[in-house]
Amino acid sequence: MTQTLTIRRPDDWHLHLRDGAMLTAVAPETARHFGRAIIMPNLVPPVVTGAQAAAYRDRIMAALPEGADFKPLMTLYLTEDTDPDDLAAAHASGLITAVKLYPAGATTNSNSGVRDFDKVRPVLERMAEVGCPLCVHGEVTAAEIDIFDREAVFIDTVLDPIRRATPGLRVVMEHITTKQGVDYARAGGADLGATITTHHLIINRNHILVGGIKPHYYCLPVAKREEHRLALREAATSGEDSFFLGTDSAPHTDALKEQACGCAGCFTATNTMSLLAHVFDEDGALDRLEGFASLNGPAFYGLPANKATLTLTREANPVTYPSKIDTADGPVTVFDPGFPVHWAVT
Ligand SMILES: NC(=O)N[C@@H](CC(=O)O)C(=O)O
Ligand SMILES: [Zn+2]
Ligand SMILES: [Zn+2]
Repeated sequence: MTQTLTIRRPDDWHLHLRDGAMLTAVAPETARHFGRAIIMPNLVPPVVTGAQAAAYRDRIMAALPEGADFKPLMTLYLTEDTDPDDLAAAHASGLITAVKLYPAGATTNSNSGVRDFDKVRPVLERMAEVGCPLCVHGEVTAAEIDIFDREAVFIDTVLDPIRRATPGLRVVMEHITTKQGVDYARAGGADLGATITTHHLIINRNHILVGGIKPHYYCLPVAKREEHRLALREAATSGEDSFFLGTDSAPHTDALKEQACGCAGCFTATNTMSLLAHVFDEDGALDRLEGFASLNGPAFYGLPANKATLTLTREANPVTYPSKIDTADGPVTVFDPGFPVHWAVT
């Protein structure tokens, strides 16, 4: 018996589209299935002003296939020099949907990020006032903190103090990877949301390291122990409105991933919806996939759900998708879950 599932067209609340040749190659991958995406601003140089966000949005629109049903939701990269007036104007005009906080040095292209959180306090207060959400890469960067503990330490020492000091600030904990992240998001009330990636629902840290090092499973925050993956699965499939999809699809060329010091990022734009249907099916939660991928995110951001729909079908044979996407800069490997997937987007 063929099983089908029709949901509202999903959105991706955390996406890297890059620029130039990479943007041209990956934008269609997301636009095929997703209605909107929160576009990460960690270009080189980063998108820090309203004018830069407008120019980047135009480059994204130009990279979309003719007739694509896709809207990029732009963000600004928060720096210690961010101008609160420029930010407020960009938000009021609808140009930007959120602002992104990277602790300096936490991840790919985060050198312009925040070192001294006190310096951005006035900007955060302004954001709370105007209702502009803050998306947070939640990892401390101190060398003495173990990389597997960086998210949990960030929650206690940075995120919780920021939220207490800035009442009314709406915060999205981006790509949570730990049980502590799940628990904190769950307890946070209506002003706190959390995105969960596709790959963190599928891999734990063993997948990166057992049997040889797998550069295409390396991302930040790095995948944690199995108990954490299970906590993320439970949260994503719970139907609770705090949790929504942010793929963190983060393309790097194979040359940059497969080297002695490889880049962090998993590229999942191409097969995310098939993988999510597999995960939700496995957990007996297919009826909650729509909430996670299509409803909870818009509700948090105060936007309507998409009107269009997406239909998934469980096929007898495993679905196929390209193992790599070609770009003018070189191939980009598509995330391989390591098991056959039978859910196809039809
Ligand atoms: N997730 C990643 O491993 N990499 C992202 C940056 C980020 O989201 O932290 C990237 O831009 O490549
Ligand atoms: Zn990040
Ligand atoms: Zn990211």
